[in-house]
Amino acid sequence: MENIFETNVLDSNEAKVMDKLTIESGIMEETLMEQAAFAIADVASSFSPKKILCVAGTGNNGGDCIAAGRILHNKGYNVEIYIYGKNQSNGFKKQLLIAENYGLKIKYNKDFSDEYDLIIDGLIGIGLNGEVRSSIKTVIEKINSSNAKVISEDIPSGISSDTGEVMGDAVHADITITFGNLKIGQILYPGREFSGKLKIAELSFKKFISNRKIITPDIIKVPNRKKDSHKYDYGNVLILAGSSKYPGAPILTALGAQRIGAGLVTLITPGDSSKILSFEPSIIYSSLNKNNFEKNDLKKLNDEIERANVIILGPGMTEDSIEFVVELIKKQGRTKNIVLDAESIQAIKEFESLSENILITPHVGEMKKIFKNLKNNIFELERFSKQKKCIIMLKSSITTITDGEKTFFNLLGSSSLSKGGSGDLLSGIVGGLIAQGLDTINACITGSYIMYKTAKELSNEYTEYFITPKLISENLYIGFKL
Ligand SMILES: NC(=O)C1=CN([C@@H]2O[C@H](COP(=O)(O)OP(=O)(O)OC[C@H]3O[C@@H](n4cnc5c(N)ncnc54)[C@H](O)[C@@H]3O)[C@@H](O)[C@H]2O)[C@@H](O)CC1
Ligand SMILES: Nc1ncnc2c1ncn2[C@@H]1O[C@H](COP(=O)(O)OP(=O)(O)O)[C@@H](O)[C@H]1O
Ligand SMILES: [K+]
Repeated sequence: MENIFETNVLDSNEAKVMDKLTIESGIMEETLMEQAAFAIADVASSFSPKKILCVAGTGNNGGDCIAAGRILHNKGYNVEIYIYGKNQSNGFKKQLLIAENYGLKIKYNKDFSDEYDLIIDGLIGIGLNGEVRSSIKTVIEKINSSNAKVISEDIPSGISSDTGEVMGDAVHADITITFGNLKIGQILYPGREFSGKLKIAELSFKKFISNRKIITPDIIKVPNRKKDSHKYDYGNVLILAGSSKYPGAPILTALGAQRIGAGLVTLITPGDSSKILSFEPSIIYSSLNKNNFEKNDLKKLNDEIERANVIILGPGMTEDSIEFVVELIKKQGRTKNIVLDAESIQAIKEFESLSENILITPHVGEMKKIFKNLKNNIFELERFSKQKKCIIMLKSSITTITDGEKTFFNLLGSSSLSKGGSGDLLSGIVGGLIAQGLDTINACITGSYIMYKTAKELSNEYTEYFITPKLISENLYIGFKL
């Protein structure tokens, strides 16, 4: 069974709602804090520290930190607690009182020395509200310049739990122990980098299902292959891509569609991409013998378009083909599954709304061209997807897939994919899965998983330097082994 605690990705609002629902159900806040503190203390003990510094803010994140300090003190560790800030939450006040009663050393708003080998960062958690104030920034700088190992509670202080952005400055953690569920800010860069190793401490939270999840093997859906079958059972992919300038890109797309199992793959390019036939002779190939696609090519391509159940547009196209793409979307956008990749994505500027059978697969640069306010913001991406009524696979070091309602994060990518052509291959893989009957979201989840996993496994053997999109396509079977 899927473990929701490990795949859910919460925003700060959801995390607060989950806290509230748990407390309303009868679990006391103190109980959650004690559980959080024990989880922190367990990890802290594993470092066998000689001298521990607990750096606490005055909210509940600070409360957890004081409680962890108290537990470690009770276990016999040498612990000191330094507190920074003014407005004390109730949870914090309670923990402070207990720590005083237990005889801990506590200092307020004082500079700390460099004698500690472990720091527990409980300055700010999901309660961060804007840029870090300068007094706290100084403390963060001090933590970062220390040689001690650092454990961050819930999220590194200074990282926005909603975007992963550094809000002025942030703690560089060796380990982050997060409570209940992952938060967006721990998985998107740069927050992911600042978090170090991530651990989830479950606590007794009430079950809370979020619409955002990380992609794990249990949600991958590989299309069935029947014994009694023929090629038409596995779909017909039409790839209209390339240009005289970029003849290589569509070759990778065609290889992706073919190697993921599509029944028929047809590639039509303006320029000469006939090399595809030496890589994979089973692909049906023809060229229009020109530089780019033009609007009036649609008529010539009518039969191929009618036969296809997925059309992939874009890899290797130049902007001179955009009019053609706009026209094709106008004619087929409500009936055919269409994957828009690379330059063809710019065509959607011409439409107020599309339909859920249209997928766009931009990298961040392409996305910013169609949506200037993107920043690092999942909420904006989801809103854009809903408003345009199309599915988006935003490709980056973390790939985000959304239909505006549900969002999935692929964390498997590696720098072996930071090479021209990786995206071309991916659009073919995803299109090939749609052709085999997967719905678009599941095709993106499964396709990106299989491709990124293959790249990762190959990198273990050949290094991230050596891997190429073609090599990935030839070894795609590796990614099927979930
Ligand atoms: N409420 C609950 O039931 C639980 C909460 N938990 C902890 O509580 C945290 C949330 O607690 P809170 O809601 O009290 O918030 P936080 O403690 O995360 O943040 C509030 C504190 O950060 C300071 N702060 C906020 N923005 C700042 C800025 N821009 N610059 C400088 N300082 C800033 C505030 O002055 C305050 O001291 C979670 O991250 C988690 O660690 C856990 O104990 C689990 C249970
Ligand atoms: N550092 C990285 N970590 C993880 N994945 C990456 C990284 N760099 C690139 N990728 C992935 O590689 C692919 C690159 O796509 P794209 O930029 O469209 O390439 P191209 O247009 O050259 O084919 C995307 O799927 C992206 O998610
Ligand atoms: K923290």
